[in-house]
Amino acid sequence: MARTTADITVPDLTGKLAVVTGASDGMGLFLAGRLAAAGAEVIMPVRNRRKGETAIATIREWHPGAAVSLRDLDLASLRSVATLGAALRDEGRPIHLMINNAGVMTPPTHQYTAEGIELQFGTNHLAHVALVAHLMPLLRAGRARVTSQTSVAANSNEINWDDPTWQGPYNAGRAYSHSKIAFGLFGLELQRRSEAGNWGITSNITQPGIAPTNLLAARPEVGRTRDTMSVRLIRVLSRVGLLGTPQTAMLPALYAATHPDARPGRFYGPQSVANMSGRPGEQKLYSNLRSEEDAARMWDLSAKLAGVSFPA
Ligand SMILES: NC(=O)c1ccc[n+]([C@@H]2O[C@H](COP(=O)([O-])OP(=O)(O)OC[C@H]3O[C@@H](n4cnc5c(N)ncnc54)[C@H](O)[C@@H]3O)[C@@H](O)[C@H]2O)c1
Repeated sequence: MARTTADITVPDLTGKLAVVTGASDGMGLFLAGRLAAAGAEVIMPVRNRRKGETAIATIREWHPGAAVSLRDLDLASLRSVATLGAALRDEGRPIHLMINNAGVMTPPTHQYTAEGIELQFGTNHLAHVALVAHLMPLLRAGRARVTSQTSVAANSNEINWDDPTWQGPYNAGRAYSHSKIAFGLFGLELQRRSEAGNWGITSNITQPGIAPTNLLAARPEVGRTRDTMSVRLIRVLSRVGLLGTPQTAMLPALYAATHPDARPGRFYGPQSVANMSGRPGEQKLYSNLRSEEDAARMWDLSAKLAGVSFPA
């Protein structure tokens, strides 16, 4: 079957400063590459410098002269997030665009961040909440658009209000959904708070469909050494054009972060759940993301757990 290729036009981003998390691999690498190709200067905070250097070399091969640079960040440590925040505040440059893209999915064992918080909730959600809080003066100065990557997994399971950091009984799939519901609620609440408090930033959320990336693949560093049957199936479906690739799956985030038609407080994804065309569009909010009461509750809880505060 022929793959339908779809793409979007990215406006000229000359003079804009962007921050993209998780840009050493998968969708983040393509996101950073496309922003740089449009003229943005892109800061890529990475956990693994060696992989980061390779990513930079790849982007420069695609787009010679791309203005991309690395910073150190381990999202599994709130101290590391605070250190990056302080370093960027010291640099003092307004940020115009931020894509909260990094993530982990279903580690093979119950793992925790440096602060003892379940790894997926800590990495996918709390660390990004903290990063946004630490960067708030720069985001406000740049009247930034903040785009946060959730998942189709936010459409199943529910928030574990009884044990949000998963100290008790654990299910990795439920914890992944929990992290992505929490993060989706955060991205929507960020828009509401910014609007109410005149912070001058906007926020929207995205889901990329499904694409074979390291997120799903065998990853020895987290103790998984073989692709599961379902991962092999995803690879095959992607190859024949029935699921996305990293290049197409990142399009909703690219659209939400840059396109003049993308609106604050909205949810963008591929036009079909299977990401057959890869063309992004606005999506109906998953029921898990609709409650403003849940969003406000998660906001307060997350700020407390992350030890950060936001403007009034
Ligand atoms: N691939 C899919 O099918 C799919 C589906 C739904 C949602 N998503 C979401 O899309 C986003 C991008 O995922 P991807 O598929 O490109 O995966 P990926 O594994 O290729 O990339 C994830 C990135 O996050 C970074 N990261 C993970 N833990 C980190 C840490 N502790 N500190 C710093 N960086 C860290 C990784 O180094 C990597 O660069 C994730 O948020 C993921 O949850 C992916």
